[in-house]
Amino acid sequence: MFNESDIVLSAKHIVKQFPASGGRTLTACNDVNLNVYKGKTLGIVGESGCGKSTFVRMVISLDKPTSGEILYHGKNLSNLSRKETWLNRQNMQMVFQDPQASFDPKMKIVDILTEPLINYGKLKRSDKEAKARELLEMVELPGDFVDRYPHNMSGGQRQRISIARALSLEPEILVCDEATSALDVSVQESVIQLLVRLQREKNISMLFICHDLALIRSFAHQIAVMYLGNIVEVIPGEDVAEKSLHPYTQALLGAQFSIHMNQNKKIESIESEAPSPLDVPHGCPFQNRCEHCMEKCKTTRPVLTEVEAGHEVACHYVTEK
Ligand SMILES: Nc1ncnc2c1ncn2[C@@H]1O[C@H](COP(=O)(O)OP(=O)(O)OP(=O)(O)O)[C@@H](O)[C@H]1O
Repeated sequence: MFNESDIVLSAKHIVKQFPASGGRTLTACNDVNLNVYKGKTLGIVGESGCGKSTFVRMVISLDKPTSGEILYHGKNLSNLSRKETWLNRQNMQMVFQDPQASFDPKMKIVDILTEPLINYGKLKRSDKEAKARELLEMVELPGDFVDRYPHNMSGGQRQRISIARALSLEPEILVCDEATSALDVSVQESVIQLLVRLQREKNISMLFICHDLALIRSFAHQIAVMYLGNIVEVIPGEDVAEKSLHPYTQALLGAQFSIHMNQNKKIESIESEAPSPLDVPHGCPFQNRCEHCMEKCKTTRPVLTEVEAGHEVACHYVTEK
């Protein structure tokens, strides 16, 4: 399903550490290996604090890994000069959770939408309004919105503006960090439908960061499940419900079925709290919350192992049973 030749971006052995109080070190990403494929969506899912945003910040060159490489078409992003990083940002655009916070409230939509094109010298000022109308149409908003201000729009409409602005530069990768998390469920669905349509039309690769596995599995081609900085399972989105194997993925699914689907499925929940990221145990990071924990899990960190094409899992219980 995923061909090596279609890899657009590749994270190789990414480690990101931050200094913490008392001379300690917090490892936010611990040997992350992931590929983003042409025209496909990679969803990264996990609880708050698992390292999703830290990973994304490195992908869009806002931060550098402590070790490891992020390769965009084979080029290590850490080796780019400032100018090259700025130029490369056109290829990787981002949609944030709260567009209100990233829009200047005094700017009209026409200027918000066309600012990136103007900054990169790709649009004449005299063509701004026509371009803004075209971008509004692309995200199914009326052309008259060019004269509005962001505060005169709904959350869903603002998020469409954010998407239009991000896509104005025709990026190859669109990174969405909790981009629909603040929206009502029905608005969330319509924004996802829009993203899926635009992805198909423009063959965009998407990196979609989200804490909601039930949502992300409905459209992501590949899902990476992250726990305390570690990727514990990578699985095709369509297979998550039936084939996921890691006890953490299953616990996330169980918890979300109970909220979203209200089905008579067995509800699995995670009993205890995640350990502090400053105090991740040796061995498997999930051990204290796992009902299948064995002796080996307390001493040896499981590595991602392929169990089927496109499906990898890091769990001793799964790979040794
Ligand atoms: N600049 C920083 N300095 C120190 N620690 C940091 C820094 N940035 C992130 N962290 C820590 O790294 C860990 C991962 O944080 P991150 O924001 O990547 O998680 P997340 O999965 O995106 O969570 P959320 O969904 O809440 O944003 C957390 O423990 C966080 O406190």
